Amino acid sequence: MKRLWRLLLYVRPYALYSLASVVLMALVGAMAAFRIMLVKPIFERVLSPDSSKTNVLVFNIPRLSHPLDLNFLVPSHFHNAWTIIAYALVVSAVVKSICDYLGTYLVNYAGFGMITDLRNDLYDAVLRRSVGFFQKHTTGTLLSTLINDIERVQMAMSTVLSEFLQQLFTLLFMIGAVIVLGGKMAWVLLLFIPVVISSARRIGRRVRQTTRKGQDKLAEIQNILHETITGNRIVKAFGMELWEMTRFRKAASRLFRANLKSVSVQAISSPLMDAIGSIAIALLLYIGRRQIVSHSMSAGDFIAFLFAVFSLYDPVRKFAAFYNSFQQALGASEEIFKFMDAQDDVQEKKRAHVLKGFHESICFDHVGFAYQTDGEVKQVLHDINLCVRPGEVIAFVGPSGAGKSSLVNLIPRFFDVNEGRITIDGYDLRDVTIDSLRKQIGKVTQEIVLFNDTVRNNIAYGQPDVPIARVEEAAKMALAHDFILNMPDGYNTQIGEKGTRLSGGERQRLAIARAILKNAPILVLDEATSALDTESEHFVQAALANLMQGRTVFVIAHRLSTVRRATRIAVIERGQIVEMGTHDELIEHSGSYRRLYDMQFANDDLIPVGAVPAELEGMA
Ligand SMILES: Nc1ncnc2c1ncn2[C@@H]1O[C@H](COP(=O)(O)OP(=O)(O)OP(=O)(O)O)[C@@H](O)[C@H]1O
Repeated sequence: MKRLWRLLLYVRPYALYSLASVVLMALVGAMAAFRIMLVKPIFERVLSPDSSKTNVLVFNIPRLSHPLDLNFLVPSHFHNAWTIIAYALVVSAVVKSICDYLGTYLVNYAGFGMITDLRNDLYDAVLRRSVGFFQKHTTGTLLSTLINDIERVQMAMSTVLSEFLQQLFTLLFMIGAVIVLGGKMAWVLLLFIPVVISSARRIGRRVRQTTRKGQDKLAEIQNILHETITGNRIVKAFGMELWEMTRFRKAASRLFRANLKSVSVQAISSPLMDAIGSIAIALLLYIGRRQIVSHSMSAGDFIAFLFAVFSLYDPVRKFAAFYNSFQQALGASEEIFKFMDAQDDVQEKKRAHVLKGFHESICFDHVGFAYQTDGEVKQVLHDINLCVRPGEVIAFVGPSGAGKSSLVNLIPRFFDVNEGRITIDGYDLRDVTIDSLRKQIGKVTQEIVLFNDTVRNNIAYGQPDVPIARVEEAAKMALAHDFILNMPDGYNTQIGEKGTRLSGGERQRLAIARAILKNAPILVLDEATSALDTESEHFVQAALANLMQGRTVFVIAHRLSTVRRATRIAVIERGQIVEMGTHDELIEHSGSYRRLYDMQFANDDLIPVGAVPAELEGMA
C-alpha cells in the first residue's frame, strides 16, 4: 500500500490533467448508463406495435419529481418516439466519444508524465550511488529495472489507468442504472460481490509474485546479453560462442517458464468472472420470470434491467485484469524503490566544507579499510600512514592483490576508510563535499573509459563549453593532436563504443588529454600493465610525463621510468606499507623493493622525465 501511495505521489504534478480526465471519464460512464436507460423506451415505445408512433417520449429521472422530457432534442414537427430516441442515441454517442478521446489523452498525459519523472528520478538515484553500489548490482539488473520494471509501471499507470477510469465510472453509473431498473432484484447481485473481490485479490497476489519472478529472469538475460556483447572479443577468442549460447538458452527457458506461470495465474481471472457472471444471470432469469408472470414487473423493465446487468459484466471482468496489472506494477516498483532508497556507504555531511583547491597536504592517518560483500568483511588495508605535500609524486608498488588500487580509491572517496582518517589540507575527507573533493582530482586508470561520442567531447568530458582551442592544447600535451587530425573528421570523429575504433595507445592518450584539460591539482594514476609497442609506449610515457608536471601524483607504478620519477616509493605488501623511500634508497636497502625491482623493473627502458624522445619530436 505504501508503494502505491508513493507511486501516486508522482501523479501529483499532473493532478489537473488527472482531474479533468476523471470528469471526462465520468461523463463517458454517465452517457453509457444513459444509453442503457433508453432500452426500455426503445422496447416499449419504438418496437411495441401497441404504442402510438407519434407518442412523445417522456423520460423519468429517477427520484426527481419532474420528468426529463427528451422532446427538446428535436423540433416539434418531428416529434415521435423513434426520432427522439434516434437523436438521443446519436447525441449521447458523440458526447461519449469526444469525452472518451479527451479523457484517454489526458490520463495518458498524466501517466506518461509521471513515469518520465519516475524514470528520471531512478536514473538520477542510480547514477549518484557510490562505487560499492555498482559492485553489488550487476549492469543487467540495473538496466532491467530502468527499462523493464519502469515499463511495467508505465503500462499500469498510463494505458491501464485510462481504461480503469472509464470502466470505473461506467461501473458506477451502471450500478445506478441496475438499481433504478431492477429495484429489489438488483440486491441479488450483492451476493456475488464478496466472491468476485476475494477471488480477484487472491489471483492478484499470485500475479504479483509470479511477475516479480519473471522480471528477475529478464534481468538475468539482460546480464548475459550485456556481458557477452561488451565482451564479445573474449567470447570469440576463447571459442565460447556455443557455451554462451547454451547459457543464454537456459536463461531464456527459465524466463519462458516464469512468464508461462505468470500467464497461467492471470488467465484464470477472465474465465472465473465469466463463470460467476453466468450463475448471476441464470439466477436473475429465474427471479425475473417469476416477477413477469406475477405482473410485478413488465417484460420491458426486465429486458432493460438485463441489458444493464450485461453491461456491468464487462467492467467487472476487466477489473480483475486491472487489478492484476496494478499488482504487476507494484511488484515492479519494489525493485525501483529499492534502488532509489539504497543507502550509500559514502555519504556527504549536511554542512560539509567546500574545498577550494589543494594547498598543504594529503595525509593518511592510521588508515584501515575493509570490503564488505554479502555480509563478509575483508580487511585489505592496515594502519597506513603517509603524508604527501603538493608537487610530490608517490609511487605505489607491490605484488598483485596487495591493496594498491584499494588505497588510491580512498582518495576520491570511492570508498570510505574503516579505521583512521584521510585528511586534505587538514579536513577529514568525510567533512568536505564530494563534488569539491573530486574537482581536485584527475584520474587515469588502466581501464580507459571513453564514450561513444566525438573526440572533442571525450576530451572535454565534464566541461562541455570549453573552447576547442583548449581541447587542442590538451591534446597536444597528451601527444594526441597529430593522430586526431589524421582521423576522418578530426576532433569531430566519432570514436565508437568505448573507443573501439582507436588503438590502445591512442585511447590512453585521449584519457590523458582529458585529465590534462581537467587540470586538477591531484592526480591518481593507475599505470597500464599491458605493454604497448615501443613507439606507442614512448608516446604514452611522454604524455604522462606532461600530465604529471606540477601536480601531486599518486601512481600505481608498473614501469621503471615511473618509479624513477617518483619523489617517494611506497612498497605495499598484504595491505601495509612495508618500505618507503626513493628508488636509490630502497635499492640500497636491499629489501622488498629490491626483490620487486629485480623481478619487475630491471628490464625496463628508462625514459627521461617530461621529455619527448628524440625520434618522436615534432610529431605531437
Ligand atoms: N570490491 C571488492 N570487494 C571485495 N574484495 C575486493 C574488492 N576489490 C578488491 N578486493 C580484494 O582486495 C584485495 C586488494 O585488491 P587491490 O585491487 O587493491 O590490489 P592491487 O594491489 O591493486 O592489485 P593489482 O596490482 O593486481 O591491481 C585483493 O585481495 C582483492 O581480491
